[in-house]
Amino acid sequence: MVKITKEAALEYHEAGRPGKIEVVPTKPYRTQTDLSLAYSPGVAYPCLEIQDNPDSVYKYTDKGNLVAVISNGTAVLGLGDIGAMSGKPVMEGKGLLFKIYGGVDVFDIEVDEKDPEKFCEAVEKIAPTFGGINLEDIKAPECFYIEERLKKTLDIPVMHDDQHGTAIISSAGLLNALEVAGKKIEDVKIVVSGAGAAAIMCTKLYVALGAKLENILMLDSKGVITSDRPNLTEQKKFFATERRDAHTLEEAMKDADVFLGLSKGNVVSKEMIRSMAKNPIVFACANPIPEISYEDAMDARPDVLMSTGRSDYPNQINNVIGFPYIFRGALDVNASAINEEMKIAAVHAIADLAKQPVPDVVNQVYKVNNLTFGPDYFIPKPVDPRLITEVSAAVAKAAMDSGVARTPITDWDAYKNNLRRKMGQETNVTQSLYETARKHPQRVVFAEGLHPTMIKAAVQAKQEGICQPILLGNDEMIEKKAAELDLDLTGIEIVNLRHDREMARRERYARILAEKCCREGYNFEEANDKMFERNYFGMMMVETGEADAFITGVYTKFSNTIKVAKEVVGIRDNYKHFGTMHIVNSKRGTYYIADTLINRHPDKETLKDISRLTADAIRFFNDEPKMAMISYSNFGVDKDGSPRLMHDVVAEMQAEYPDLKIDGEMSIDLALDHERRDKKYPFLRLHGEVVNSMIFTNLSAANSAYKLIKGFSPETEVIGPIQMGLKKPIHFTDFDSTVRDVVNIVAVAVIDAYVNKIK
Ligand SMILES: NC(=O)C1=CN([C@@H]2O[C@H](COP(=O)(O)OP(=O)(O)OC[C@H]3O[C@@H](n4cnc5c(N)ncnc54)[C@H](OP(=O)(O)O)[C@@H]3O)[C@@H](O)[C@H]2O)C=CC1
Ligand SMILES: CC(=O)C(=O)O
Ligand SMILES: [Mg+2]
Repeated sequence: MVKITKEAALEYHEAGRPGKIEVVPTKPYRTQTDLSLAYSPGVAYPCLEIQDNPDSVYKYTDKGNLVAVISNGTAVLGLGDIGAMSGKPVMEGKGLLFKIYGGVDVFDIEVDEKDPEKFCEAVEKIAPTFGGINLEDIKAPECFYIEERLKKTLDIPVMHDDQHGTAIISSAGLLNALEVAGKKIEDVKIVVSGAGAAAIMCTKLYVALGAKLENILMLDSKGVITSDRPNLTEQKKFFATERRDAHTLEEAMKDADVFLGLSKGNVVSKEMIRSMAKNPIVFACANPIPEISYEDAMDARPDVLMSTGRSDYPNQINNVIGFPYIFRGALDVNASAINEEMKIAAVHAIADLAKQPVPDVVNQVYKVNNLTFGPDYFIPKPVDPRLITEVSAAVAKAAMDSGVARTPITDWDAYKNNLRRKMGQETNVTQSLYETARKHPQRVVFAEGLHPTMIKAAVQAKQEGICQPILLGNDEMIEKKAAELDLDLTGIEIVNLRHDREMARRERYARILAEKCCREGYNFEEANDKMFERNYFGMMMVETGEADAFITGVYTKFSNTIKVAKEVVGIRDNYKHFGTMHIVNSKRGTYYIADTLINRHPDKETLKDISRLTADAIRFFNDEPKMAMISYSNFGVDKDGSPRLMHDVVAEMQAEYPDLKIDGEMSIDLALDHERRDKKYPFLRLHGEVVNSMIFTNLSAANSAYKLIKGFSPETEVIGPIQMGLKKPIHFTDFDSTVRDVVNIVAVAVIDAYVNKIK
């Protein structure tokens, strides 16, 4: 666990630009025209449109994606009434989380006003700016009045997140923890420490989900809330108990099944945890210091199902798992409110997600490889990329079903795809790859069948419906590894190529290879020996049509794979070389870069083959090749070395392919700036064209180019290496490939195999 120190936290907030958020323009602003459109005089037109038709504000402004996080600083985390301005770091933090998890823009607004009436008036006056209002860290009981009034007076979603966000997450956690503990909500005895904004609403939702009022004991700063206490607020009265045998937390905790803490740090002792019933559920959610630390609770007894509000321990119960997606869903249907139906839909969507297999990206962030539903994982992690699609869609649908949606969604697949794209989880290219592969799933051999990345990729590719995986390797070991990783191999074939039962197949493959390569010094015995190697055996499966595509490369060196591929399947007719391309999906656009992996020092003929293969591959992805041949100088300025080489390649390519948009040699900056290129070199075949492909003079340059882009902008998606030029779909990943990278290449291999079949 990372220990967070005061120094580190202050340094984080101060470093670079103070604070955590900034405003970023979304329209061009560099030219005089852009500025006249963005501001006066052009801006007057949308103003007048909105005056005529108020709903068009959603069309011409950011209102529909803009949420106000508003606080008066009276209950900031568990720090209490620290004042509006002191709460600003929390509100900025929510702005950051809204943006990174939900793609929602936020203005944080700190209102220095404790009087509920005046506070509401201030919010009502600024509400036209926003598509939604997230009230935050406002103390009870004022928060209940404030939210109720604003819900009535405003026609946009208003939600006090400490009440409802917390209630949604902790209810999802409770349903799942009860399942793990083998208990029923209607039977469990619940102790709630705290009777403020969060505690009251969480407990109300527990009751709505089936908990019995008579099984609940609630405490505030004065102890157990009993009905004979004077001056109880309306909310506290609802939970006041007649039971007189428990007045203190210590007494209340005895034999309790569930403890929910939304009060203050360190109010629970180890003894109290020990006095609870079997498999106790302890949600110690006070921030930043929980009611009891994770370590102490786990030390008190081993059967505790423990959650805190902190991100540095398992089972974080924090409203961050809800608010970005609840507002996302509400905004996307232009909802007039966030109602009970939408909240319950969010509870179930979150609870269900924790039971699904965890995507690799989540395991990577937490540096584990087997997060599975159980005592240490019954709430999805905040970084889970599926939260946005599952929770937002559930909320949006519930808004529609309950009649508060003003703009219904009709195509849910398109909606979810759009969300993934918006969050940079999937780009157009990846999406269309998967969609195409899914239409024609093929049999793909995973040569390194025992490697965890390959097993996970095979399972994921199978779940995605893009292929029928075949894992090569010792079946017992693969099954053992899959069990360790908690992966389900149903529908995945395992071929143990060294087993006696594969002898006949090895011999058959050996005969075919020996015959094919008889003039290259091969005989049957040698070929038969080779069939004990994954590369030979697996590629022979593809060569004989017993599989459709082959994939390797997470730990096997390319040099060996390349040699075997040339022998077993060979290079395409009319070519002497093959190579690889990477697709780079950046904010600027999609670029195809070659040769990134195979030919270290290509000569003229190799570069011509790479260029032709790249042009073909670009067409394969339904794009038109617009190719720049990259060097460090432009159009004959330098007459030696690599510029000369590229110069000659371009001359011959242009002569042989009069319609191909290819030109060079040119420097990379010129390739990327077509306006400067057109002005300075009007004679180019690429005149007026935005280049989408770059061929480099050698492997170091091409390989560094795509890695440099990825390094500078990690959000850029890189797909590759994509093999071009072998006769059959033999594809490579590389040593650093993630599961996602491998599945991307599987999708390419599947399409490649399909296209090969129908040619
Ligand atoms: N993990 C999460 O997602 C979230 C966590 N929280 C945390 O919950 C806590 C409360 O927040 P919130 O509801 O917004 O604040 P409120 O100010 O509205 O409520 C605080 C409540 O805690 C009670 N309290 C204070 N001291 C004690 C004590 N020693 N024993 C029992 N109860 C006590 C107060 O009692 P009284 O009524 O007598 O004053 C009050 O009812 C904070 O620590 C906050 O960080 C809040 C929201 C989300
Ligand atoms: C998480 C949160 O909202 C709080 O602690 O107040
Ligand atoms: Mg809060």
